[in-house]
Amino acid sequence: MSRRTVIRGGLVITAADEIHADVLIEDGRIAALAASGTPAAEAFTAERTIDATGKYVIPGGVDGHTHMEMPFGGTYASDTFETGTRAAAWGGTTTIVDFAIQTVGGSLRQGLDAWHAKAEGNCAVDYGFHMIVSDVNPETLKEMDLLVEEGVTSFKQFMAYPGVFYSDDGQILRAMQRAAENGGLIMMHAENGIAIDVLVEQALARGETAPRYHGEVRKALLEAEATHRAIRLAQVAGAPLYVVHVSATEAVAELARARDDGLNVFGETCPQYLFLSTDNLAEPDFEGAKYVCSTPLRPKDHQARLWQGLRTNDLQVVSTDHCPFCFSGQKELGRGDFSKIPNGLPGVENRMDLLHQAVVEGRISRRRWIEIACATPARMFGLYPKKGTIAPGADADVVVYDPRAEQVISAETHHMNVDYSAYEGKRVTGRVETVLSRGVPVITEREYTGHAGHGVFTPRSTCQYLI
Ligand SMILES: NC(=O)NCCC(=O)O
Ligand SMILES: [Zn+2]
Ligand SMILES: [Zn+2]
Repeated sequence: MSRRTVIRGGLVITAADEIHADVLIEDGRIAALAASGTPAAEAFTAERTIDATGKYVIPGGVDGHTHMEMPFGGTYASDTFETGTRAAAWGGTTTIVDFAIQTVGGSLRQGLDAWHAKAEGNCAVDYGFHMIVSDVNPETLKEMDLLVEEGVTSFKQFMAYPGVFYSDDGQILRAMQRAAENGGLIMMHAENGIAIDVLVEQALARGETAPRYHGEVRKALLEAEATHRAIRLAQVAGAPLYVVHVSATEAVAELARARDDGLNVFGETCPQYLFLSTDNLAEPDFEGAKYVCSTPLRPKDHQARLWQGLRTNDLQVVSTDHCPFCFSGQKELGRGDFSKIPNGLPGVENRMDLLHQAVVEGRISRRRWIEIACATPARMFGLYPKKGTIAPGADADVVVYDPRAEQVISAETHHMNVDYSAYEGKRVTGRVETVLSRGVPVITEREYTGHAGHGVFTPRSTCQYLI
């Protein structure tokens, strides 16, 4: 039976437009938009009406970088697909793309099947998968083609973490060459992990064990060097490249230069690099462990270049790299040895609000907010225009956002399954009020009305963002 909803009187914001319009939703999709108050809008009839007067009506966020239940350093990221996608919904994100993992000696198929099993029937919002390629061999390369055909069209490789996820330059080049043929997008964790491991060993030998040394050994120059190398390898292979979690000024410069040369090179940064810094890593009493992630937080002066990159499109996407570990019992594994602190920060619930705060502070425009958090990640990962916009035919993944509500971010009130907030006490203006996922209300006036199993696996096409 067809079920219609109309959202009336809000300011509809997409990457392209801002328009006071009513939005008609039918059978889970956007059916029509019409300027509010016009006869065309008055003619919309529906079983459910949502009053968005004074509110923004925006596409659901697309978070292209999450790690639910990710194994790391002898433990697992503390959000399951159930808790993590529920928290995503609370934060106005209606699609996540998580990372399935190939283990060394295992196949891509085994890794992908394991991640399907974790997610299926458990998600509150829709999800897709990237594939982490940890073992490049002739079989893996063939499997990459099959995954692209079934909608897993992006592959993450690591220049960091020797002995775990690490690929050497030859393995990276081979995977890139394959991606150039099959249309896949290589996503790169760009840090020189071999050099970093030497610096880790030397720091620990000097007795430098506190969390802040994590930031000191993972040097910006080693992020920039790896970024440069990844760009050149991709250029040789003729493949596009997406560099994940860019944190350093020097790495942005490498991306900017490559883009000026006309290369299909893209960069993602994350809220933690825009809002947090090495000051957090240096917090006393081991509190700095809460902020251990890789690439690491940088000194505050790197933030300006990241914001500039987002304005100039040297950086195209803000994802969260949501990979939460509780302080108690998980981050604590690294007391006395920073290299044993599980890497990752929580944030899937906070991204849309933090970026809206950047709008409030005049750093980016409203349309750029939607572009970097919804439309471009959808295009980058082959989900557009099903996701990432509000237009006839698109999935009705819609957020009614109150741009004037004040909130204080806190672990006391967040919904992520983690015992601290990286943004504890931060005041932001703006708050998610209602969230529809394919037309179904999953958050209704700040009540959770969704359920595990509503979210479905969403196959993706190849990258739609090539120059
Ligand atoms: N970023 C991080 O520290 N943890 C998640 C794994 C990764 O993205 O490298
Ligand atoms: Zn990474
Ligand atoms: Zn990650």
